[in-house]
Amino acid sequence: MTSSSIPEGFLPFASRGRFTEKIGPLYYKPDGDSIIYGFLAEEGHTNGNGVIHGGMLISFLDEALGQIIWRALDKQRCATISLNCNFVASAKPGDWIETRAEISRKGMAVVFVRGELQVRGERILAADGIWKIIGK
Ligand SMILES: CC(C)(COP(=O)(O)OP(=O)(O)OC[C@H]1O[C@@H](n2cnc3c(N)ncnc32)[C@H](O)[C@@H]1OP(=O)(O)O)[C@@H](O)C(=O)NCCC(=O)NCCSC(=O)Cc1ccccc1
Repeated sequence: MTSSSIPEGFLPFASRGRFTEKIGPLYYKPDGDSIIYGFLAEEGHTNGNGVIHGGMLISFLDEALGQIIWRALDKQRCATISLNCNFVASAKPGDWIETRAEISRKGMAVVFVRGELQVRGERILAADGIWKIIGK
């Protein structure tokens, strides 16, 4: 079964980054103190096996976690210094893919985050990341 449409409550995400524009459109929805990001997987996101390319999944998660952390830091500039990903299941064109994220620790100079991607509530990618606060 596929979703094939943008779920209710999600709005187009306007990124300042040209690369993000290229892989989008991406969407977001406020979720309490955080934000859920999502995108509708298309044929153009597939690899040679016909499933969604891992590079697309990581790029999407990197952008989403970066936005979530940037907001949690009151918009201080930050950059990914580590993002370890495990692809635990695959996604297909037509699937709606969305994030879940939890900031594990906000330090003086680094932020630790745990993130995942889900399709219909099932985890397809699990990640641990570290972001550096620029200039700290
Ligand atoms: C900067 C640092 C992380 C730490 O090094 P430190 O020695 O402790 O440096 P310090 O903290 O004192 O900072 C001064 C240095 O910082 C440089 N700079 C300034 N602004 C930025 C910037 N915005 N991004 C990167 N670097 C920036 C500036 O040139 C200066 O270097 P310089 O003194 O001239 O030589 C280094 O390891 C690095 O560049 N790694 C690569 C990180 C990387 O490229 N990750 C992938 C992209 S992130 C992404 O795409 C996801 C995302 C989405 C949405 C939102 C957020 C994230």
